[in-house]
Amino acid sequence: MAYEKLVPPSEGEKITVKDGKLHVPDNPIIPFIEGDGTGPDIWRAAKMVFDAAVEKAYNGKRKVVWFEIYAGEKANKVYGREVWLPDDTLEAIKEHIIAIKGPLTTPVGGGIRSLNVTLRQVLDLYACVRPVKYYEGVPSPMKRPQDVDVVIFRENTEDVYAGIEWKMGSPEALKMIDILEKEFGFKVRKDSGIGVKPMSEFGSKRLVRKAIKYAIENGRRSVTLVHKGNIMKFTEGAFREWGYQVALEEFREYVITEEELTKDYGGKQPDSKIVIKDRIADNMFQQLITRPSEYDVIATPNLNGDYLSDAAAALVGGLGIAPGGNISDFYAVFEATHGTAPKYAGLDKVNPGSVILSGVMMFEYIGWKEAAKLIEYGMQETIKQKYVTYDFARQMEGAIEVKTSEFGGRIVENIMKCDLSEVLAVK
Ligand SMILES: NC(=O)C1=CN([C@@H]2O[C@H](COP(=O)(O)OP(=O)(O)OC[C@H]3O[C@@H](n4cnc5c(N)ncnc54)[C@H](OP(=O)(O)O)[C@@H]3O)[C@@H](O)[C@H]2O)C=CC1
Ligand SMILES: O=C(O)CCC(=O)C(=O)O
Ligand SMILES: [Mg+2]
Repeated sequence: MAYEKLVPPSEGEKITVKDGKLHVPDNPIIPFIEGDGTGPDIWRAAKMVFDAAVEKAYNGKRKVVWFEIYAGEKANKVYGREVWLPDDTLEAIKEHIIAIKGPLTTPVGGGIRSLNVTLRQVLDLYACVRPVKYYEGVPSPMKRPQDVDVVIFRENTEDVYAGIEWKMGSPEALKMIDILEKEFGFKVRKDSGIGVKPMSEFGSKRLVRKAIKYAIENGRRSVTLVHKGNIMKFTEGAFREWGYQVALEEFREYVITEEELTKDYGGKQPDSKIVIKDRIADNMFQQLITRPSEYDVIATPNLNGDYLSDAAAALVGGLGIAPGGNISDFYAVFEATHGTAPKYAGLDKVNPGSVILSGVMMFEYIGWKEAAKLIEYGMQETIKQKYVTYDFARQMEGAIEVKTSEFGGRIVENIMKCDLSEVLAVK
């Protein structure tokens, strides 16, 4: 593929998909987008940690060859004004299968549509997977933060993120209001903006399918369908129904419903079965705080998942330590849950933990489990040493507040001086 501006690295090989499997060479080329705002600061720290972990784990036998690609403000600089998401970038991700990115800015109330959402839609990265768990020593408002261990599967291509909306007073909005009244009998105020919330059986089912498969493969105990189906019956309510259909029609031998658990098993969950349950979204938000140990894998539509993943992260240290991956059947773009945190841009201040842990997800995804383990170890040690960025320092007693780069540097030190076999032996 001839790129317009990108210069692919002269070394390294591409990750490929063959016979339904990912093939990862020892020197994979992995494209990255630095991101806007605090993106460059956190990416610098994260890259340093990734390279150290790979070096320590494989002693030169494996190495990531990083390939910079552009989106957001940096794309404007490289490609010229108003080019936010160049074709080069999409092509490079398609060609290399896996990528990692920093956050990208989206203006509120006008201007360009979200580049993050566009990437997910164009590449059909249909599941946004956001694990939320406790690391020892992390500041938390919870009494027992160690009970929080959920993996949120958020539908990533539909719902109100489809971008079907019209401004108040526009001919399109007025026409829609007219159609709603004349053809369907709904009265909508003329000074309304109009948005559409499409949620399909296909999109909902494939998301729930992925969540249940994950639960089976990772020995998880339950999958909770989170929806607002009491109010939005044919979108959120249908999501719930489709979710149960997938569970019972495709995974019957692995699952029982919550109702069956009570009726047929006297409330005692057999080790071999995953419980499928559902919760209305507002209730879910409070239960995740009051009864976190009852929740494990969560599958939910786009908007609920967006809100829930930030809220869940706040229970175990906040957005500075909240990783994620946008994943399709093979393509995957890993990224933090948080945004560009613009007030801290260029200050070398924010926590790079979310991108670093997104890297852990990425290394696990490509099967480099040793590197993933080392990164988690290095970060856990650094937090235990109370050598942390401002977000943790302001909530921890006796903490040493350090810069983004210093936090990354200490993780590297901890990785480099650890006993590799001891770290890898820990379950
Ligand atoms: N995937 C993506 O690229 C995403 C992009 N965005 C975009 O980012 C921009 C800013 O969005 P905003 O709503 O302010 O949300 P942000 O997630 O950027 O920031 C909200 C707050 O979260 C805390 N925070 C965020 N990142 C970190 C970090 N690395 N370390 C420590 N604390 C952190 C800060 O809290 P405090 O003020 O308490 O220090 C910050 O003010 C918008 O343009 C939005 O569209 C938003 C979400 C995801
Ligand atoms: O795209 C954006 O600007 C925000 C996206 C977001 O909040 C998310 O993915 O969690
Ligand atoms: Mg969000």
